[in-house]
Amino acid sequence: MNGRQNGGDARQKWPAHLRHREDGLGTTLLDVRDVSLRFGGLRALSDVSFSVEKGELFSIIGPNGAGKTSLLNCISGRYSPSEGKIFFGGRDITRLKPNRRAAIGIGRTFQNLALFHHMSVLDNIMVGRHHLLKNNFLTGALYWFGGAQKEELEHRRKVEDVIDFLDIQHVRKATAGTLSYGLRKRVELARAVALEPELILLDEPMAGMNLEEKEDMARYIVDLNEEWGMTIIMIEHDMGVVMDISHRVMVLDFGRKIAHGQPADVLADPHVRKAYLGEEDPEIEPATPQALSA
Ligand SMILES: Nc1ncnc2c1ncn2[C@@H]1O[C@H](COP(=O)(O)OP(=O)(O)OP(=O)(O)O)[C@@H](O)[C@H]1O
Repeated sequence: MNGRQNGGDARQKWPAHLRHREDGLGTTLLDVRDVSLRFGGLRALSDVSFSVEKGELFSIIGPNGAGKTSLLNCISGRYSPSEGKIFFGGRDITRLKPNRRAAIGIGRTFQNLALFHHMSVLDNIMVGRHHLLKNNFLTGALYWFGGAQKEELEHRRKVEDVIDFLDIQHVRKATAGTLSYGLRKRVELARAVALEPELILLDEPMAGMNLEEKEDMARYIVDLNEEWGMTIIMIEHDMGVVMDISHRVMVLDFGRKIAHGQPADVLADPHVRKAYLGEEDPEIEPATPQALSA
């Protein structure tokens, strides 16, 4: 898996354009401040604050029901925080609608696949780019004068780049619903990437995959980050992958942030070991990714 080592010097994992910095970090892209979310009497999130730098691969982990997806939903706009604020590129997006967030560069995939099963792979990916088209029905009249036609060609070229990158040429005309689970997850990622987001939110991109599919997916995610320059926030239960590819990790438990930092530090954090393993004794050896995944 890209030859990365668990818990090594995380700075070596930072993209080249960040590595020269003293703290390894660049400009803040996403700033989440004191976000709380209530569903009736249930507090799904309590005063969660963190920031993600441009170019980071940032993971959110935590036991089931810890609030990870709720937090992603607050960032994508699906949920509106009960308290707190969210800034993207310095702009307050706390009350911005999900489609506006997509338009300013926040893309996402879902925990449960959200593809159009009866449509082809190609059409599913094209849907991802629709909001980027400047020309609409009215300006379509200008089609034969070149504007819309040129835009459509550019649009298709970008989609083909994404298809090539994710190695799904061989299924581009297949109906999405007929594909294996692993391939459908890849098509869903392709659709999100086709939006050309600056920040991409991945909700359990490897859930339900076999080892080989997971390794492939991990490689695509690293390449998206390093070669395509996308900032990534990932929720993932496979702790080996999380510790292997993330620059920083944040841990939620019962809706609260209990730890965050570089993978090796998070693994060694007694609060994290207690949340996952019920360990009380801070003298015991740091947890391994395998133990946290168990
Ligand atoms: N729409 C909703 N209505 C009511 N309660 C909700 C809703 N969405 C989430 N919750 C509750 O909020 C809490 C956090 O759920 P969330 O799905 O964010 O956790 P999670 O960390 O993503 O869990 P998992 O790892 O199992 O996906 C849970 O108690 C869940 O039941």
